[in-house]
Formats: sequence, C-alpha cells, structure tokens
Amino acid sequence: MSRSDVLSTFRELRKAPPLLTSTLEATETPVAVETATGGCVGSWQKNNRKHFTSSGKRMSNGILHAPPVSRDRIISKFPKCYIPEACLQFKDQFHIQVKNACHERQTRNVGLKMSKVVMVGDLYVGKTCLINRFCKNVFDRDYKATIGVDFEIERFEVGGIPYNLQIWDTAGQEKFKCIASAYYRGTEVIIIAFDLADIQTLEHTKQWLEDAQMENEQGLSTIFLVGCKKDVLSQAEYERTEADAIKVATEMQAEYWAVSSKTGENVREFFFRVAALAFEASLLKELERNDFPCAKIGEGNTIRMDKVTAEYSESRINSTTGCC
Ligand SMILES: Nc1nc2c(ncn2[C@@H]2O[C@H](COP(=O)(O)OP(=O)(O)OP(=O)(O)O)[C@@H](O)[C@H]2O)c(=O)[nH]1
Repeated sequence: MSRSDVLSTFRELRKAPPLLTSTLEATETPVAVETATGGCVGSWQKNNRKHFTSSGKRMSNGILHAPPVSRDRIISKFPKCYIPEACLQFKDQFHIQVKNACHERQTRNVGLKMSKVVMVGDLYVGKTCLINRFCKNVFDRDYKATIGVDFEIERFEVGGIPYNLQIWDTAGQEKFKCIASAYYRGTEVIIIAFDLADIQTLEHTKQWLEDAQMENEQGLSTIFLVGCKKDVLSQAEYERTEADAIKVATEMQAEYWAVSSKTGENVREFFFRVAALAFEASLLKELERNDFPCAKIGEGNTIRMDKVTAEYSESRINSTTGCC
C-alpha cells in the first residue's frame, strides 16, 4: 500500500462515526511551549486554532496554561525495577551528578523540555488502554483501533524539578504503520508492548524495535518491553510467558514489565520508572553537553578526560615547548 493510499484510507476513516479513537492529522505538529510560570509543556497546534489538549489543559494565544504538577506525579525516590532479571538500572538512587544538579537547581533545560516516549506493538495488545489507565485512570473494554497516532502529555516532578513526558500511542495495524512510523524520530524512550496471552505478539516485538530504531540513533533511546493484560493469565501461565519475555528483553537490552490496565496492576509503577530513567538520561546528556572542556572526576575511581581537553593540553605543551 502506497503512502497516498494510506493517507486516503486515513481520511476516509476519520469521517467515520466515532467508532475510532482520535488521531492527529498530518498537519498537526507537536510543540513545546513556555508556560506563564516559566515551565514548559507540550501540545499540538491544529491550524493555529485555540483548543484544549486531550488532557484538558487550556491553550490561548499559543501559551499552554499548565496546571501545577499533581501530587500523585511527584517522584522523589528512584523507582524500583519490576524484576532484576531484566532491569536497566539496579541502583536505588539517582546518579550522583543528577542528585547534585537537582539539589543545586542546576538542571539546565531539562525542566523546560519534553521527552518523547513512543509506544509501539501489534494491534490489540493493549497500548491505548495502558496509556489511558495511567493518564486518565480509565479502562475501556471495547476495542477502538488507533488510527495513525495519538498522544498525551504528563507532567511530573522529579527530584523537585518539573519534567514532561509526551507519550505517543501508535497504531498497531499494518495499514497505518507508515503514518505512525513518521512519528518515531527523536524518541527518548521506546516502549514495545505485547499481549501476555498471545505469544505471537511477543515474537513480533523485535521487528517493532528495529522499525523504531531505524528512525533513531542506536543506543540513545531507553527501551522497555511491556507485557499487557496480566489479569487474563493464571500464575502458572504467566510464569511461562515471563521466562520467554525476559529472554527477549535481555536480547534487546530492554527493561521488562508486566501490567494490567484492567486492574491497574503495575501501571503507575511502570510509568514512574519510565519517567525517572528518561529524566536521568536527559539530565546526564544535558550536563555532558554543557560541560566545560576540563578534566572531570567521574563516579567511582575513574578520572575522565575529554578528547577536546587532551587536544587542548597537547597543543599548549607543543606551543610552550616550541615544538613543531
Ligand atoms: N483483560 C484485559 N483486557 C485488556 C487490557 N488492556 C487492554 N485490553 C483489551 O484489549 C483490547 C485492545 O486494547 P487497545 O488498548 O485498544 O489495543 P491497542 O494495542 O491500542 O490496539 P491498536 O490501537 O489497534 O494498535 C480492548 O478490547 C481492551 O479492552 C488488560 O489489561 N486486561
């Protein structure tokens, strides 16, 4: 199916009765805007009209008036992983540089930016329900296929610093894949979802990861593998699937989680972990980028020296010794 076919199907389906969930049109652009209080949150611009975001935040004159971070989105301790066998970070505290930066309020632009999270996976595995359970605390038993993409913005406070996640829900249906994949670029967190009760959907996760990584520099995104619908399995069935899922997660260097959007089990814990790891990675990157070219004492007993510092020192030695 060509891109124009997909777009025309997309337009047709948008005209259909509300059997389908909301989507973004190709002209809608996600933007990060400054709030009146100096924070920064995201929304989308739709033909420059004023409107409400899907989370009900009010927009006027291009400024999104963000409510303060709600109390149940405050992350003060480093959230735990789900199981140590497939975990990206074993520590129970934020990185020392991150802790210091938060303490000294030296977090540069991290409080102003929005990290992009993209959720991918086969159709019907439970991606939309997972996002809706976390962002709106609702669960819909009726299946409404996502067409293209949709997104939610969640405001957190991590270590006292405001932090925003833009969580993209993508369509699992093959015919919408090319629309959804246009939104993969610049992803800081890739969440690959599968249905714990359908082993085939776990087998397809590697392909979803490959597709998402094609649009992003390898090694730069934090990857999560999440099994949905935990409530439909018995303990014995779950344990069998978990063993397979851990293997896949290890191969793809992802952190594994199992959740139920129906009961809410692990949903909040999972997104807190996503937010904490994304915040930490973002802040470390920001600190690294803004570092002065001088020798740095790293964590533990290593002393790191930037290439630029080495070159600078070498040229100084050469110029002071008069060597050619
Ligand atoms: N029992 C149970 N059912 C779930 C759970 N999560 C989702 N479902 C059901 O599974 C079906 C598909 O869920 P969706 O969230 O729409 O699936 P999706 O992955 O977003 O599908 P696409 O938009 O087509 O990619 C719906 O009927 C949901 O009610 C869960 O945790 N437990």
